[in-house]
Amino acid sequence: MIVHLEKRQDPVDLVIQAPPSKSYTHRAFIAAALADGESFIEDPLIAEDTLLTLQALRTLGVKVEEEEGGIRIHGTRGALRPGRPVTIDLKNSGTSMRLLASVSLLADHPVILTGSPRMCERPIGDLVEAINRIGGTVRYLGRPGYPPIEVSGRLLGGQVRLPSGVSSQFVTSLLMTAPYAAEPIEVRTGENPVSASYLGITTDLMRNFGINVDESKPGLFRVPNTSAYLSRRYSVEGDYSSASYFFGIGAICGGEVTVTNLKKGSPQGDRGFPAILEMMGCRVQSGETSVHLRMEGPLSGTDINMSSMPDTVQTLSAVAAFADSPTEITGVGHLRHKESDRIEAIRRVLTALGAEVVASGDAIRITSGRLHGGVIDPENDHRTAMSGALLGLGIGDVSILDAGCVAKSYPAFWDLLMEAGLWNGM
Ligand SMILES: O=C(O)C1=C[C@@H](OP(=O)(O)O)[C@@H](O)[C@H](O)C1
Ligand SMILES: C=C(OP(=O)(O)O)C(=O)O
Repeated sequence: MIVHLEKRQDPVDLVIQAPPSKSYTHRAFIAAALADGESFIEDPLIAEDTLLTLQALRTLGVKVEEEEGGIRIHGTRGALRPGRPVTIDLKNSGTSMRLLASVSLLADHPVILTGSPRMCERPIGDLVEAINRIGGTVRYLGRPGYPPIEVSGRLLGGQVRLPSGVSSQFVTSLLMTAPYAAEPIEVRTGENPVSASYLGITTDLMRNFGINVDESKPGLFRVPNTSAYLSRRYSVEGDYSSASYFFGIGAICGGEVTVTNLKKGSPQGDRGFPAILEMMGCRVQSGETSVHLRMEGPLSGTDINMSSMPDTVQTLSAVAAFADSPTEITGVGHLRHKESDRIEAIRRVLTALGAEVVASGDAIRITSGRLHGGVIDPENDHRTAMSGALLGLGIGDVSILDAGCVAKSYPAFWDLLMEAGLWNGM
């Protein structure tokens, strides 16, 4: 599917309901599958990645029923019984791969986890070492340090140190499985772990399912092993990362954007995205369940560390291309390990459309230029495609190839743009 976008001439006036959170949905499915009893996950994100986690849980022997308004999951009390060795293809979903690596230790047979060619280039070595230290036996079936992996062994527990420069998903993986360890698990991260906000999502979700992770010492997580997750009815909150594309459209095109279904005080790091746009010249008002952005004047650049907001770096980079002064984004070296090397993707896409991008170390500097239309190949990275929409609406004559790749996290994205009159469907 190719999406061709023309420049938006008039200010926008949008009201959009944020889709359910991808991160919370993955975690809720897993907690419910390991819980003691039956849970109902209300309004989960139904997208490629979250369905991969759900299907994987089914393969691991969990009974799952799709119902009106949500998913019913019959908890296993942490005893997964696939009944035979299984191979699970997690395609392009890093969260599924990393979180299920530890969960697979709870299975009664060896579990092979594999994925797309890109997944087999996304590192998992630090997590594998950690799992092997707490009782697992994880083997690499391809290149050491990367999927595919075969997981067997037993979750014994103990103390483990996890380097913190590649992905927060490694820590989340251990924490979410830890209630079922023979001994309590203590995870020590280094200083300033990347994507730290996602650990807040993890501990929040675990608390909601009855497990209180002790975070009283900075950089140390202690998980009790005294009870299973409690089964419950759980409603998934909206996704601030997905909302960022609409805030970005408001910042670039001018006008007003309201995104509903966004929880005030959410641990999601991308809750901070509208505040960055505020520093660049937008006006932002947050309510209990929605965020309103208004833009009238010119955009100015900003300096911002986005270590804890990796999924909105591409959105901000697109906005930065329209600012009258440069934007410097720091703390984002870990973006090289995502669905694509996102530092390189930002450089490639923005320079092809006339902006100036300098990438060095863990920083990107973006300066506007003589912007012009062109073709964006997202190379199967949903966030490159969605942030490409912002570029198209701001510049005009921009085509986005393979635009269907947004199905990974936001299948309704292009339909919403069409309904809002921002795309004519061609
Ligand atoms: O735990 C999660 O739900 C996620 C953590 C982040 O990854 P890293 O921790 O690898 O940066 C984020 O980019 C990803 O989309 C979702
Ligand atoms: C990095 C992402 O997801 P994952 O790591 O789950 O593939 C993302 O959604 O931007």
